[in-house]
Amino acid sequence: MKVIRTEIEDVVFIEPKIFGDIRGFFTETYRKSWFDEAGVPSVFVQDNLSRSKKGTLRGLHYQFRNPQAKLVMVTRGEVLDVAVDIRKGSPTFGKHVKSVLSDANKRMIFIPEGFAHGFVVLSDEADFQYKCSDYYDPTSERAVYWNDPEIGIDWGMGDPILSDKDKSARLLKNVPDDELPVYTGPHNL
Ligand SMILES: Cc1cn([C@H]2C[C@H](O)[C@@H](COP(=O)(O)OP(=O)(O)O[C@H]3O[C@H](C)C(=O)[C@H](O)[C@H]3O)O2)c(=O)[nH]c1=O
Repeated sequence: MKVIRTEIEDVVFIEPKIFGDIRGFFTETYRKSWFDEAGVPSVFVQDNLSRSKKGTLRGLHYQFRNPQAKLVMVTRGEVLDVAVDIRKGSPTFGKHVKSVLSDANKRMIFIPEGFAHGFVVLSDEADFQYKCSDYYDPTSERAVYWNDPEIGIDWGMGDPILSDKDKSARLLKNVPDDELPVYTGPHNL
């Protein structure tokens, strides 16, 4: 398994080892020891799967209470995945990491607590599977506007399919201070 650092400390790509043979392939998609050895707590308590059609954009979402770290992968199709650092006090506040995740590249991205997360679907359909380090808490789930000019994400498309919630999401500058996660210093991933 290979860990690839990104321009934001604590956000890393994980490329698992793929064992291909005449039947197909096998790969390990999670080991707690990967994170223990890196000193990053990674007790995941919830697995999610969503299926979306081409042009769907889900995000940018986060939970300000019970923040969720996520280990994300695409098991069918291809997406552009984006994690935005919205941790108050972070040296990379407002910065984002983008990556194409697909069933072809089997790349995973580890997104620590305190990031707004979203993706847009590039293939006809995409199955998006991810682990969360805390339970879904609809009372503290918030959305930041996908096309916030101060975040400046180039999604590669201008008119995505959005939920009503995402259509009416706030700009990051309009999120009240007490609804932003707090930076707790770098992990040593
Ligand atoms: C997230 C979630 C949703 N739900 C229910 C609530 C709604 O009735 C339905 C669809 O929820 P939503 O439209 O919020 O789903 P997404 O737009 O895919 O939300 C996710 O999008 C981005 C990419 C994320 O990283 C988050 O995990 C999450 O916010 O599933 C649950 O029952 N449990 C859950 O954990």
